[in-house]
Amino acid sequence: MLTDQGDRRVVPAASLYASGDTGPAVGDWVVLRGELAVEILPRTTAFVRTVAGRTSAPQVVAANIDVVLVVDAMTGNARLRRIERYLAVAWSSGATPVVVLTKADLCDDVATAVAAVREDAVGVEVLPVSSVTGEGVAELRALLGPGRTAAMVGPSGVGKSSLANALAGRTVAATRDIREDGRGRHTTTVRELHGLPGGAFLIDTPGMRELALHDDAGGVDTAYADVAELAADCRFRDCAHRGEPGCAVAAAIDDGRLDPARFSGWRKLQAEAHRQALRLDARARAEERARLRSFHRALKDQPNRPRAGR
Ligand SMILES: Nc1nc2c(ncn2[C@@H]2O[C@H](COP(=O)(O)OP(=O)(O)OP(=O)(O)O)[C@@H](O)[C@H]2O)c(=O)[nH]1
Ligand SMILES: [Zn+2]
Repeated sequence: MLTDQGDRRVVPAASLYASGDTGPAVGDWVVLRGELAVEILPRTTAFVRTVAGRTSAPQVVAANIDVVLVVDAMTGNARLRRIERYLAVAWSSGATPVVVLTKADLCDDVATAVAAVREDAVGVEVLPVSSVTGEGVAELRALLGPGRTAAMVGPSGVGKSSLANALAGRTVAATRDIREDGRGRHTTTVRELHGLPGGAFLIDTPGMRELALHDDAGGVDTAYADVAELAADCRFRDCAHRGEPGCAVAAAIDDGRLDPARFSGWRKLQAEAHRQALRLDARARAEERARLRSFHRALKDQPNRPRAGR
């Protein structure tokens, strides 16, 4: 936990798990009494995993995130559909997404790559960066601003760890190169919240990284507002847009108002969200148990007197 007096190890009070709450998440601000976190302050935003077919409270993966960095690499083709999906997830959390295109040093035509994404991600800031040359890193830090909290989402290997290190100006995350250096894959990274030069915070948790999607239809509809709007005009409320009579989506595809690729992106997103939610739920519960175990172990090892922090 970060406090005004440096890092502390604390334990969440049992009351934080009362009445179906899932307890503190990374990014939460809490009130401390001794080494006990006794209260979670109201969240401004939350990344939530809701689980289809279960009545349990949604799992909060990370809280109080202002900016979601949707990270993708500039190597290879622009993966617009994938970026759209991450944008949908970001919007649904209540945070503002920013697309960060990494590995600019490996791209021959940065301007064109950025333009392609800008055209697709309307209204979203798109920033090229290179963690190798440092290009764009200062701009990104400035964009985050003091006191604001950012988190990264994006597929494996696009350079999130490298970006975290570049933003922090020190090694805070093990990059793929280091991890594959014979030290094993799961040796590092206990810390999940980093203070950046300039006063911003960066949240980097496995939970966020793996959070490709969740079953938040609202978020899907924000990124695919055009498709959602069409779907609302279908004759049948539960239209699956698979050839039903009076399907407004099919009509729009037929007369060229809707790009079939966008439609299939939207459909894939919904299917994938459902699948992902089921898969992540099991893992999230295992992670939470491991986290609690290490909290208690840490307390035994290192008793101290914290006051407030996150
Ligand atoms: N040339 C170049 N290579 C980069 C850059 N950023 C990352 N890389 C390389 O890309 C590979 C993956 O980088 P990571 O930072 O480990 O990627 P990641 O997204 O954290 O990957 P996961 O931890 O698997 O999710 C490493 O070999 C990095 O050295 C960059 O800006 N330029
Ligand atoms: Zn329809």
